[in-house]
Amino acid sequence: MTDGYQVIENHNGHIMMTKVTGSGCSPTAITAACLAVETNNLAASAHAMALIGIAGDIATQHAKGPGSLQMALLDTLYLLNEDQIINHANIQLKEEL
Ligand SMILES: Nc1ncnc2c1ncn2[C@@H]1O[C@H](COP(=O)(O)OP(=O)(O)OP(=O)(O)O)[C@@H](O)[C@H]1O
Ligand SMILES: Cc1ncsc1CCO
Repeated sequence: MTDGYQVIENHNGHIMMTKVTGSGCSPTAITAACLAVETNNLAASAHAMALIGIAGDIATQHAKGPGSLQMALLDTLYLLNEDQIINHANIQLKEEL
């Protein structure tokens, strides 16, 4: 992700999330929530995408396929806690443009 000045790489998330409708648009609401509490737009956006990715990483461990992933993703997002975020977050500031 970039704001044109910095690039943040996000390694959270699982390719199976692309088979779950809503896993793409729900992070827009999470982004709005992060922007409400963080003035750095890139940081807020990157953290939002990390959150849905972390939920996807955890949910995928409990899913047999896209159907159970959809339920697991919602449940994981609902229950997501600070320890899970700290333990699973995998985003890095890569470069200054
Ligand atoms: N290669 C990947 N690895 C990990 N996560 C991914 C990958 N590709 C997409 N995602 C994640 O999967 C989710 C859905 O992405 P996708 O590109 O399918 O969005 P979309 O088409 O807008 O989804 P929707 O079906 O909700 O309209 C997003 O949270 C995205 O970050
Ligand atoms: C299918 C659908 N309808 C409204 S939002 C949405 C998913 C967008 O990702």
